[in-house]
Amino acid sequence: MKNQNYKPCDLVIYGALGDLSKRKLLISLYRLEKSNLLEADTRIIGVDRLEETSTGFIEIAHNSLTEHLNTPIDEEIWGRLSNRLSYLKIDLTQPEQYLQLNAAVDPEKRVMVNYFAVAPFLFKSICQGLQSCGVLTAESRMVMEKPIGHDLKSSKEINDVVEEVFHEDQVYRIDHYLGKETVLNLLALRFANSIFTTNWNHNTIDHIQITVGEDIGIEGRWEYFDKTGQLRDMLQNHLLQILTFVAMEPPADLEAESIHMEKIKVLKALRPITVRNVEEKTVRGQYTAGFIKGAAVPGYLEEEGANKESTTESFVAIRVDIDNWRWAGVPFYMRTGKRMPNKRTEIVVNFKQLPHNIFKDSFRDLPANKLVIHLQPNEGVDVVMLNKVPGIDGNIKLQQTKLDLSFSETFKKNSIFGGYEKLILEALRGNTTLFLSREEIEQAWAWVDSIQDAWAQNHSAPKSYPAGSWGPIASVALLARDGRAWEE
Ligand SMILES: NC(=O)C1=CN([C@@H]2O[C@H](COP(=O)(O)OP(=O)(O)OC[C@H]3O[C@@H](n4cnc5c(N)ncnc54)[C@H](OP(=O)(O)O)[C@@H]3O)[C@@H](O)[C@H]2O)C=CC1
Ligand SMILES: O=C1O[C@H](COP(=O)(O)O)[C@@H](O)[C@H](O)[C@H]1O
Repeated sequence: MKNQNYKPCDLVIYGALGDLSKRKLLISLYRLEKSNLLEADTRIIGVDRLEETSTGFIEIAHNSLTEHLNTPIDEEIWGRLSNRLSYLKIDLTQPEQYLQLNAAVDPEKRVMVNYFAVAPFLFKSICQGLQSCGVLTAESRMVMEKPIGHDLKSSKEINDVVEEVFHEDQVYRIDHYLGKETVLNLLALRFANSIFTTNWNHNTIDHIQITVGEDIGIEGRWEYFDKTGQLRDMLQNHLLQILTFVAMEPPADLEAESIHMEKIKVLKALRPITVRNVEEKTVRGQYTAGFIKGAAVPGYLEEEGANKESTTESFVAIRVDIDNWRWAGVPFYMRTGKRMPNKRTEIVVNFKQLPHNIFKDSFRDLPANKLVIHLQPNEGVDVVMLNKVPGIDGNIKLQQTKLDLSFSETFKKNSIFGGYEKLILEALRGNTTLFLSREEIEQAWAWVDSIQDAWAQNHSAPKSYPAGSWGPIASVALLARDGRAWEE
């Protein structure tokens, strides 16, 4: 049954012929259609400047699905999706061209969900164009993509522009990691299981690791990536978001405001990294040529379009301290990089060692328990614990074992979703819980800017690592200095 406040939606994608739209949004809409999750009356309107007609757009959308969907297109599903699609050719810098929207949408009866899939320099023109043609109402929504800005200053500028037209509760800032199944499961794991809620603090936890490794390089995105680097591209958003979910206090409920408030408190408590401690707390890396799954791949400086002098980092590892009661003395180690041996996103919660060992026959030092949360691939949760080896002969012998909860086996289904599907759906349903508030983004930038400034002041050059490895040796040393090691 539809919610009382339900209103049909017009999803308008600005930049509908661009890379994001073709590689992610259209694919996600297809998967939502396949799962019968789009309301029958939802319409999708593509806006861009080159294609002329709806028929042309529909053909481009079909070609994109053929290219990027990793299963054959089901023509019945495509038929349903394509019936929703239409297209407007609008040069987004030309205010008078927005008038075309008046005939295409119906803001009194339908909610307009405006997805800005374009570079931020166009945001101002779009906001003004929409306002001047009179299609916006208090119910209209706007969805924008990360990265929101390049630093705190530019992020504020973008948000200010948007705020002139859209109220904060109409703005949906996307971080697609918040649409991933296992990130959401963190809420369930932490706040629905007493064994974790009572043990989730400095009394029992020694340290936490967050790894987001990608085996891909920069995939022809030199222009964008080299200006950005891994700290801004991945850590400022995805890794810090994961960190807030792991570290936040229990929210009062699942309402957007309650969750945003708790996440902001974590971001505010991050101990600043400055020029005084940046060398000790961070590692920057850049890949050289190497092998991924047996295939030779070029180094960062040999990528297509590369500037051979570039000192942009493709890897970063950081020790983060959170200055609050819960996490006093518990470091969070985060690392993320391109051209790692494989795609692997995981959180490892390392519990403290027991104070006394009565099983010296098995282990001189009893290994501590670990909770390993696999975000991708193979979503699931493992608990690493000690068990007695079965047998009646001799002394008790212990062995490290794993309680293994694989989502695909437990729930007998593989998620076909990558993150965008859930977020598009939530935007269509008007639920902002999984989107980022302005304050969160600005807190994250303030913390990251300090690191970026410290690197700049130190002229810190990235350390090289061969493609197919887990980053520079210095990343191992970052933990070794504290008597710890990365989970391999
Ligand atoms: N691509 C991705 O995977 C991701 C992208 N993002 C973000 O999403 C946004 C879009 O990125 P992406 O899709 O890669 O960018 P693209 O440049 O590929 O797409 C933007 C689209 O907007 C069109 N456009 C540009 N100017 C105008 C104009 N004046 N009037 C009408 N249309 C115009 C472009 O047309 P033309 O080609 O003619 O210029 C293009 O089709 C960016 O902010 C990016 O940072 C975020 C996460 C992932
Ligand atoms: O936002 C980004 O994320 C992708 C990684 O996303 P995933 O869902 O495949 O883990 C990254 O490759 C890209 O550089 C970055 O902009």
